[in-house]
Amino acid sequence: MLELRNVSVKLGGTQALRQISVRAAERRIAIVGRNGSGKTTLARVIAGLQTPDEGSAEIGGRDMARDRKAALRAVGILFQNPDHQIIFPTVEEEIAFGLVQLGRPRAEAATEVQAILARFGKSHWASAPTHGLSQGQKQLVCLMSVLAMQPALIVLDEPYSGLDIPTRLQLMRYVGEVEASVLHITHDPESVRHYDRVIWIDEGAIRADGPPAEVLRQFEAQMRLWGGCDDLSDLAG
Ligand SMILES: Nc1ncnc2c1ncn2[C@@H]1O[C@H](COP(=O)(O)OP(=O)(O)OP(=O)(O)O)[C@@H](O)[C@H]1O
Repeated sequence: MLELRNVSVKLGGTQALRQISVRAAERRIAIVGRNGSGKTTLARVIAGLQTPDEGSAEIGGRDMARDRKAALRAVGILFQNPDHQIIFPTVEEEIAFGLVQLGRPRAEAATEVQAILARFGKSHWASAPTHGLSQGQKQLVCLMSVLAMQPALIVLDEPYSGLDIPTRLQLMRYVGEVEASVLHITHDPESVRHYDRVIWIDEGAIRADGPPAEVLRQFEAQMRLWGGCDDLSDLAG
């Protein structure tokens, strides 16, 4: 159960989030919104990476900003650019890192790394240098790192946008099969039409929240309206 209570965040001079409240237990939730509307900030709050100025983000009753250990266990996050996420020179070290942070002894972590690599048919990647992988391969390493930690919630912040179609479809299929709940930030309504719930964030606040058919219809109509204008002065930031 994800519970956001009146979350507000100011970044520099920008009010990135305004009084966001969400109670969610659905397995597939999408977040849509324009560039600069606050989606990534919201993802960071949910993962405990950004402390709200006001309000709180809880998962299973644990405060994600105050309880870092619980946040690590509860939420895995995949960003758009895997280069912002990968820090270790080899694939096995990268995947093992999160497990060791969770307190697994190194030998146990190594066994779990082998298991997740085998599950994706990538055992031969174990000692591969991460810098030598393509974007799609790096994104798969990030996904395996997240899945190895078995979080209750996986937050996807546009992780597929730089990938070719087969790689995107493969990663989407992997994510579609996971048991964890998924909160997916996207600019692509098609990819989330089958989800349980869609939340539209606009200028840091919830503009609409409900079934995909209804929310996406409103969202797409508004996007087309704005897209028909030449004026970008309303673009947040
Ligand atoms: N570190 C920062 N310092 C100051 N302002 C920031 C910072 N990070 C984000 N912002 C501002 O906060 C607002 C929300 O940004 P955020 O990245 O959450 O939007 P987003 O919806 O994820 O955008 P996009 O779809 O372009 O990725 C924007 O106006 C942005 O300029």
